[in-house]
Parts: sequence; structure tokens; C-alpha cells
Amino acid sequence: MKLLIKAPAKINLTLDVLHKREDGYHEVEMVMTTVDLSDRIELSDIRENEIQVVSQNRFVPDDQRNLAYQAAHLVKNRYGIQRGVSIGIDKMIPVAAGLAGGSSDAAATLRGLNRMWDLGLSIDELAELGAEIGSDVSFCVYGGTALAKGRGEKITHLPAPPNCWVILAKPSVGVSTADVYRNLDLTRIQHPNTKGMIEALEQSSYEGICKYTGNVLESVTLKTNPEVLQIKEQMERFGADAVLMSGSGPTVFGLVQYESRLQRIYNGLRGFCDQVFVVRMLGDRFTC
Ligand SMILES: C[C@@](CO)(OP(=O)(O)O)[C@H](O)COP(=O)(O)OP(=O)(O)OC[C@H]1O[C@@H](n2ccc(N)nc2=O)[C@H](O)[C@@H]1O
Ligand SMILES: Nc1ncnc2c1ncn2[C@@H]1O[C@H](COP(=O)(O)OP(=O)(O)O)[C@@H](O)[C@H]1O
Repeated sequence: MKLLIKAPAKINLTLDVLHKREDGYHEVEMVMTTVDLSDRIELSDIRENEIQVVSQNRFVPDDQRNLAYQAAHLVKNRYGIQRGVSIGIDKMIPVAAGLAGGSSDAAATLRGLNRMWDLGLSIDELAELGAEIGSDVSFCVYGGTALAKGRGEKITHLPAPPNCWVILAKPSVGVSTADVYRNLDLTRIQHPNTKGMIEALEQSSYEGICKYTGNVLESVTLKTNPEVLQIKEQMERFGADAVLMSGSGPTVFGLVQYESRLQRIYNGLRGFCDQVFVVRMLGDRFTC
């Protein structure tokens, strides 16, 4: 049997950090939404009772460090599955970019194995398993648009944003999520208005969504990586309606309502940023 599953990237419309917890993680409040830049995960039955990961991308680990491997390993152990699987990862989402590519691969693997191995798990049960792999995996199991609390695993679904374009620009610098959280100065945070963002989504107000975007992790990543700030400034100058870094970075996204502006922003960015994508937000969430 072979299964092909889509693993979409996410962006953070808001990202707030409330405090540092005793377990070392940070208590967060984030509004996240999936966009149609997706990895393709191919699950295939194999004869050997083992997990294999195959990817052409040299930044994607092919062993137990891979989050998709960890998802298969968790399911195999938890449910005593005596079958093997090959996980092919066709990587479209830039790696270590603040777009949750690895988390989404893990989430897609959970959804896929649930079908392939007839586990009969609900989407909520899959999201609970996802939380054991990483903070962003639960959200990626559902996709769509949601408020994520706790360390990211407590999910409340929200209405999809109104239709618009999203330009993603990924500078070549690498960013470690753990380092960004570690270097965050909690005494100097400018908290985004999460409530305002939720209301804007509920009212389907594009202007409100643009107004309430905010990410406290920018204070760390923009300071250590001036090229990220430069990309933000370029996107603003070329006329994006809202510009923000996604997650811990370094990817910057711009929201654009009118197609006429899109080409100008895209061309302006291509000059000094290798990876630029124009995508749509994905309205629907996964149900199984
Ligand atoms: C910042 C965010 C925003 O969506 O995304 P990315 O930039 O990674 O895409 C997430 O909070 C990242 O989630 P994820 O990448 O799954 O994090 P994990 O693997 O669970 O944790 C990586 C490290 O980040 C730190 N961490 C993560 C989540 C959290 N709420 N508090 C933390 O302090 C911890 O040091 C942890 O060891
Ligand atoms: N399936 C995967 N795809 C990409 N990276 C992975 C995967 N599994 C593990 N990783 C590791 O996780 C790290 C974070 O990758 P990724 O999920 O792409 O970034 P982010 O958390 O910033 O959104 C990478 O450095 C990579 O080594």
C-alpha cells in the first residue's frame, strides 16, 4: 500500500510569550494558520519491520532525528504495530525557517499511518500524540486556523482569514528555535493584541487581521540577523498590507489583498532573497 499526504506550512499571525515555565518551555499564545506551501509525504509498506526515511533534501535527517520518523516510532510503540514503513519526504518547505515543516511532516505521518495501519484514532487523539513529538505538531495535525496555548499544544479552532495572498521570503540565515526562546528578554516584551486578532478573524476583517499581527520573537531574531529586518523593510516599502516574521524566523511573510501589488513586491524581493513564494492561506482544517 502507498499513501500520499500533504503537509502544509504554517505562519504565526500572532505570537506572544506569557512567561517561562518550570519545565523550561515558554507559555505562549499564538494565532496560526496553514498556507498552501506543502511537503509531500509518501508512506509505503515495506517488508522489514522498521522505519525508513527517504529525502533528497540534504538538510533533512534520515534517521531518528527526523520528526516524521519520531511520529512513526511513537505510533508503532504505543500500538504494538509489527509492520514497517518507508516515509518519503518531498521537501518544498524551507528547513529551519519558522514554518513548521518538520512538525507538519510528523503530523502528516500521524494522519497517514492512522489510515494505513487502521488505528481508528480520532483527529483529537492524533493531536495528543503529536504533542509528544513537538510543540507545533498538534496544530499541524489539524491545520486550518487556531489559537495555540500552553507550549503550543492547546488548540482552539478559529475561523479562516478572508482570502488574501501571502508572500513568504526566506533569507539564507539559519535560526535555532531553542536559542531564540533562550535569548528572549521577558521584561521588555511588547505583547501583541491576541484578542484583537481573534475578533478580527471572527468578523472576517482583513484590515483587523493586518492591524493585529505581532510576534514577540522578532525582538530576538531581528537583532541578531539584520537581513531579516532588511527583508521586512523591503516588503513594507513595496506595499504589503502587513509584514511579520513567522515563528522564530527567519522567514518573513507579507499579506497582500490585491494581485496588482503582488508582482511588484515579488520582483523587489527576488533581488536579494533566494527563496520567495507566493501562496494562499488554506481555509480548511483536516478532519482525519
Ligand atoms: C516558535 C514556534 C512558533 O510556532 O515555531 P517555529 O519557529 O519553530 O516554527 C514554536 O513555538 C516552536 O515549536 P517547535 O519547533 O515544535 O518547538 P519544540 O521542538 O517543542 O521545542 C524546541 C525548543 O524551543 C523552546 N520552546 C519551544 C516551545 C515553547 N512553547 N517554549 C520553548 O521554550 C524549547 O527550548 C525547546 O527545546
Ligand atoms: N521532516 C523534517 N523536515 C525538516 N527538518 C526536520 C525534519 N525532521 C527533523 N528536522 C530537523 O528539525 C529542525 C527544524 O526544522 P523545521 O521544522 O523545518 O523548522 P522550524 O521549527 O523552524 O519551523 C531542522 O534543523 C532539522 O534538522
